Amino acid sequence: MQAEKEEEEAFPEEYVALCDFTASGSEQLGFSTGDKLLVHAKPSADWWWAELQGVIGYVPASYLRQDAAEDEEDTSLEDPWQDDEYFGSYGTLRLHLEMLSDRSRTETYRQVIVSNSASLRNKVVMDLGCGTGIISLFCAQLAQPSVVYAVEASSMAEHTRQLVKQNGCEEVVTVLQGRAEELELPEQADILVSEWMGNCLLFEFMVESVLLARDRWLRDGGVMWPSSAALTLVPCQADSYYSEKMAFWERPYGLDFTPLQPLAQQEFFTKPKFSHLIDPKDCLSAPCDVICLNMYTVQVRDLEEMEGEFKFCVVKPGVFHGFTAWFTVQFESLEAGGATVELDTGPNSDPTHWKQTLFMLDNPIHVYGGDSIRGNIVLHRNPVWRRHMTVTLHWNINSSSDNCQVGTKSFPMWR
Ligand SMILES: C[S@@+](CC[C@H](N)C(=O)[O-])C[C@H]1O[C@@H](n2cnc3c(N)ncnc32)[C@H](O)[C@@H]1O
Repeated sequence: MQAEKEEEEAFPEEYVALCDFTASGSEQLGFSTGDKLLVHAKPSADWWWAELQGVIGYVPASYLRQDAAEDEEDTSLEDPWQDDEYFGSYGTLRLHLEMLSDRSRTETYRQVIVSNSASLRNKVVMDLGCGTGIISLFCAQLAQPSVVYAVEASSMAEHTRQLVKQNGCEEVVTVLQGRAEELELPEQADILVSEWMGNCLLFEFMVESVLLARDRWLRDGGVMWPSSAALTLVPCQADSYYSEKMAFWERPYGLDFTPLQPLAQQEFFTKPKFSHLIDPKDCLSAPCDVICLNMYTVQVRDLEEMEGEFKFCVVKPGVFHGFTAWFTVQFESLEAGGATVELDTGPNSDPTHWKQTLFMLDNPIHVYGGDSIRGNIVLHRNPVWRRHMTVTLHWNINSSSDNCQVGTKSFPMWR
C-alpha cells in the first residue's frame, strides 16, 4: 500500500521535448521541441502516457528529458555516441570472433579484393574500422596497393599492429589508432573500404563515420566499397515466435493466463527481434527494397530520417505476423567488364551473423493470395542517442473480401 501511494505521489512528472514528434494513430500524442509535457505513467521503458495542453496519449520516452536542473547535469555528462561502451566491446575478441566466423561476410570482402586486384595496384586504401585488420591484410596479400591505412578506434588496434607484422604486411599496412573523425591521414585515399553495416543496415550509425571520412579523405573520383546499400522488407508469418511468446499464455497447464497477454505484447513485441532467421516459405510475398543508399552521394543529414514505400502482393493465404527486414550491399567493380559483388543478408543467401530483423504486429491478421499490403517505413534517428533509431511502419491491407485494414507501429532500436 505504501509503495502504491508513493508511486501515485511521484506522478505526474514534468518533461521537456528534445525534438518534434509526429503522432501516428490516435493513441499517440504529438509534440514540438521545447514543449513541456506531464508524464502520468511509464507503462514501459519506451512509451509513456503523457499530457500536453489537456490532450493525452503515448509518447516516446527517448524524445523527452526531465525538466529539472539537477538532472540536466547528469545526462549532459553522458556521451550520446556511447563510445566507451561501443569501442570497449570492439576492444575484446567476442565481436571479432563473431564477425570473422561469418564466412559469407568475410569471404565477400575477400572476393572484392581478389576480383579487383589489378585495379588496386599502387593505390592508396583506407580501411575504416579495420578491427583485427582482416580487410587490410586481404588487400596487402592479394593485391599490391602502395599503402593501406588501417584505422581503428578501439584498443584492438594494438593487437592489429602485431597481426600485421606477424603476417609480413608491415611494409604496406599502417595501423592508425583513433577515431577516424579525429585522425590525420598522410594523404588522400583512392579507395575507402569499410564494413560498417548494422542491424537493419543503419543501427549503430557507424555509416556516419564513413561518410565523414569520404568527404575528408577520399580523393575526387575515388572509390567507395560498399558503393551502395539497400534495406529490404517482406511481410511474413512468424508462427513459432508468436506461439512461443504470445499464444503460450492462452492455456498453460490448462489455466487461463490470457490477462498476461498485453504484458507479453509489451515485453516481446515492442522492440524488433534481432537474430531472426526467416524461412523463405514464411515470406507472404516477394520482398521489396525500401531504402537505397548511394554511398557516393548520401549525406550525414539524410540519415536523420529515411523513408521508403512498399507495395506487396500477397502470394498465398497465411497469417501476417509482421515484417522481416535485412540488407544487401554492393561493391562496384573497378575492372573493365568486371561484375559487381554483392553481400546479401537475406533468407535466400547463406546466413550471416546479422541474420534478419523481425518486427511483430500487435495482432496477427489473416491475409489471402491477391491481397495487397501497401505502406511505408520511416527510420528516425534518435536525436539524443546517436547510435539508435526508431523504425515506424504504416500499412494498409486491401483484401479481395473488400476489407481494408490500416495499422501503424513504432519500434525503438533500442532507445
Ligand atoms: C563491424 S567492425 C568491422 C571490423 C573489421 N573491418 C572486420 O571486417 O572484421 C567495425 C570496426 O570499426 C571500428 N570503428 C567504428 N567506428 C569507428 C570510427 N569512427 N573510427 C575508427 N574505428 C571505428 C570498431 O571499433 C570496429 O572494430
